[in-house]
Amino acid sequence: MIEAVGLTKRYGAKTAVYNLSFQVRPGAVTGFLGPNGSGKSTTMRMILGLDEPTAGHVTVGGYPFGKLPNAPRQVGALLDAKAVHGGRSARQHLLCLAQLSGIPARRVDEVLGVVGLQNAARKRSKGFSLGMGQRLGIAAALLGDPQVLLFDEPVNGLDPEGILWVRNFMKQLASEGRTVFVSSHLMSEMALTADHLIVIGRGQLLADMNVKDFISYNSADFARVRTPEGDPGQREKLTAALSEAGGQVLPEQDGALRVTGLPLPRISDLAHKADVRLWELSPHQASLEEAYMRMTQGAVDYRSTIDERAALQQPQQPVPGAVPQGAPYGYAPGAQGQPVGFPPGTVLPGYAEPPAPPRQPHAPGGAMPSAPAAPAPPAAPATSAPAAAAAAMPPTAPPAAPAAPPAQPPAAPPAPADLTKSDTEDAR
Ligand SMILES: Nc1ncnc2c1ncn2[C@@H]1O[C@H](COP(=O)(O)OP(=O)(O)OP(=O)(O)O)[C@@H](O)[C@H]1O
Repeated sequence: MIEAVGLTKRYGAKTAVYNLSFQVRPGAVTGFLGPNGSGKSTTMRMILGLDEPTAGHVTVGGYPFGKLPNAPRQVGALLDAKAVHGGRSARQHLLCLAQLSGIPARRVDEVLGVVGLQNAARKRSKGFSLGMGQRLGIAAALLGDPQVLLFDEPVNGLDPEGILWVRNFMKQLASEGRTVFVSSHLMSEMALTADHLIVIGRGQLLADMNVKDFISYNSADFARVRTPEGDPGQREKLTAALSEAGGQVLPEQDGALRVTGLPLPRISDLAHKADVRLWELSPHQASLEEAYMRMTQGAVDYRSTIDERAALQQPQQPVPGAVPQGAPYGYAPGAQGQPVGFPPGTVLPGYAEPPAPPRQPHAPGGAMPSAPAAPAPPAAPATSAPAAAAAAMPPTAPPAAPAAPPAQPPAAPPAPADLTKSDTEDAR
């Protein structure tokens, strides 16, 4: 199990993660969602001991990563599939990682087979496609046969067959009782893969609940109603009748109406009473994507000037339980471990960046000490050099020691001599 408590990370004036508490349980695929820049990678790096929290702490199986006994056999991760020495073959890359972690060489061939790279094992990784690189990263994460697996955007660049494979593979890992924590921007994929979701926005927890609940908490079911084409008067009459009865009515692009707040039989009755003929009256449930868009619309940092979310930003009635406007940064609804979410249509407050407190020194374990003594945190590594190796190798120095930054594996771990004999394209 992964457990974060009050996890906070500041980079100078920038608060990347703020007061994040959650648990990732074994036996399920937990999706980690959030808009660009919301702090997902930073959180994953803190889990892996590659970044030190400014405050709070995170443990894997009860230990901070740096104190995990035999970490490579307990935790595997794919953070950045490109973090591979391009001159090495897939097999050489994995052999290096295996040797550094005391994992027998036969496991390398096993994981190459598992990810379907057995025929490309001796090709230099610089010739790999994006999808092949992802598979290699997944293979590296699996080397130690770990119980806890973290994947940052694992389906990035995969073709449909690869995506299906990753989906089924994640589910299989979870069904074996492992803890699987996976970030993705692909909502349709998450809807099919994840059992549970942790959603963050601007570094803060927005939701911690199963997928089904997430959709029903964050999306309003609606009815689509269509009146005869070529008779706008009918449409207007119906809009007036439904609005008067308390429904919210929005025009759809194809001329239909989207109605919330009224059950289907009532819509039918009201139409009948208003003498309006209906060509369509159908129930709809929002998708995970729409639920996600609704939830995160107030926490998006980067947005096109042509933004399709505008359609979701309809005026909303105040909703009981919604995050109050002007809620302080760090507003965290719900108790830890409990479902957290906002009711359908909640517009999140456009919360401002919290003022950065005076630079705080770090204490071992990530607690915020009161004495300003310790040096500044180590710079965050670029999303892990050999990402998988990052997880496969325990830091050489505990991450809590600020003077010795959490060691990440060297960008190009020294290859054992017997692995560097060939310089041909198909390196042996
Ligand atoms: N080493 C760093 N130094 C300064 N700021 C950083 C550093 N790493 C991350 N940040 C900032 O912290 C915030 C969170 O970044 P992070 O990469 O964790 O987000 P993310 O959710 O993974 O984004 P994406 O989905 O785009 O990958 C961003 O504003 C980012 O610019």
